[in-house]
Amino acid sequence: MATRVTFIGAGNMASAIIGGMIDSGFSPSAITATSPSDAFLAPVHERYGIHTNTDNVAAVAQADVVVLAVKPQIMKEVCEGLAGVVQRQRPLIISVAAGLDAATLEAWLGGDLPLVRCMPNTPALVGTGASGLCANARVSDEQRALATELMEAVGLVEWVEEEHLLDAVTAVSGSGPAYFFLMFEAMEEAGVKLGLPADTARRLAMQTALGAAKMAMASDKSPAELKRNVMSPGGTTERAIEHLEAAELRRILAEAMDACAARAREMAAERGGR
Ligand SMILES: NC(=O)C1=CN([C@@H]2O[C@H](COP(=O)(O)OP(=O)(O)OC[C@H]3O[C@@H](n4cnc5c(N)ncnc54)[C@H](OP(=O)(O)O)[C@@H]3O)[C@@H](O)[C@H]2O)C=CC1
Ligand SMILES: O=C(O)[C@@H]1CCC=N1
Repeated sequence: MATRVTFIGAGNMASAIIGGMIDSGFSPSAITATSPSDAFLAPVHERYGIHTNTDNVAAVAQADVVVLAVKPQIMKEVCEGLAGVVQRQRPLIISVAAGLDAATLEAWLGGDLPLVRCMPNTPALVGTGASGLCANARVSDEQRALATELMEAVGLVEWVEEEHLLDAVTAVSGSGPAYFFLMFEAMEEAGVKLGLPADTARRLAMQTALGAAKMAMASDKSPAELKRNVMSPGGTTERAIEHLEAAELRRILAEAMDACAARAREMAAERGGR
C-alpha cells in the first residue's frame, strides 16, 4: 500500500510540497491535508484531488508520515492536540517549521517519537525545491530513506548531522527564494529606468537567473570562474561588478543571512526550545 502522508496545515509550504509530490507521481489518494477552515480546504481538494479534513486527529489516525506545516506560533497547541493519536499510531513526524527544535516538538507530541526536521523552500511547487534535513536518534534507516524519497520528489535534499545547522540552511535556501525575488524586483525596476518595458525586463531577469543557475550546476568551474568568463577586461560586466563589490553586496548578504539564522534561534527560544 502507498505510504499515507498527512499534512497538518495546507498553506504556502504544504501546498508547494503537495503540488510537487503529485507532479512527481505520488498518488493524491495517499495524501491528506488539514486546516481549520473548510472554505480554505475546498480549493485545495479541487486543485490537487487529495483528501482534506478540518480534524487533525482524524487525519493522522491512518497516517504513516505526518508533516507538521503550521506556523511556529501555533505549533505547540497543534502538537499537544495530536499527542494522543501520534503515540498510538507512531508515524514518522516531519516538521518543516523554522526554528523549532526536535526535542521541543517531540516533547509537545508526548515524547519518544521518530522525528525529522526539514527546512524546505517554496520552489518545491515546481519540483526545484531545496531542503535541509536532520533526524533525531529514533529515526530508523528506513524512515530516513522515506523522508529523503518524499522531499527528493520536490527537489534537492541535503542531510545535516547537527541540528543547529538547519538555521544556516534556513538562511541559505529556506528564506533564499525571497532574496532572488527581491533581485528580480530590483532588476526589473532598473531595466525600466533604462527604457525597457516592465514585462520584458522581468522576463529577461528571470531567464538570466535560470540560465545562470543551470549553467553553474552543470559546470565544474567555480562561480568565481564563471563570473570572470562574463567579465571582458575593460567591458560592461566588469563595471557593474565593480559597483556591486564597492557597495559591499557580499557584506550585505552575509549580514542578512546572519539576521535570518539569528531570528530562527530567537523563534526557538520564544517557543520554549534551546
Ligand atoms: N513559506 C515558506 O517559504 C516556508 C515556510 N516554512 C515553514 O512552514 C510552516 C508553514 O508556513 P507557511 O506555509 O508559509 O504558512 P501559512 O500560513 O501559509 O500556512 C499555515 C497553514 O496552517 C493552517 N492552520 C492554522 N491553524 C491550524 C490548525 N490548528 N490545524 C491545522 N492547520 C492549521 C492555516 O490555516 P488558516 O490560514 O485557515 O489559519 C494555513 O493553511 C512554518 O512553520 C514555516 O516556518 C519553511 C520553509 C519555507
Ligand atoms: O520566513 C519564514 O519564517 C519561513 C521560514 C523560511 C521561509 N519562510
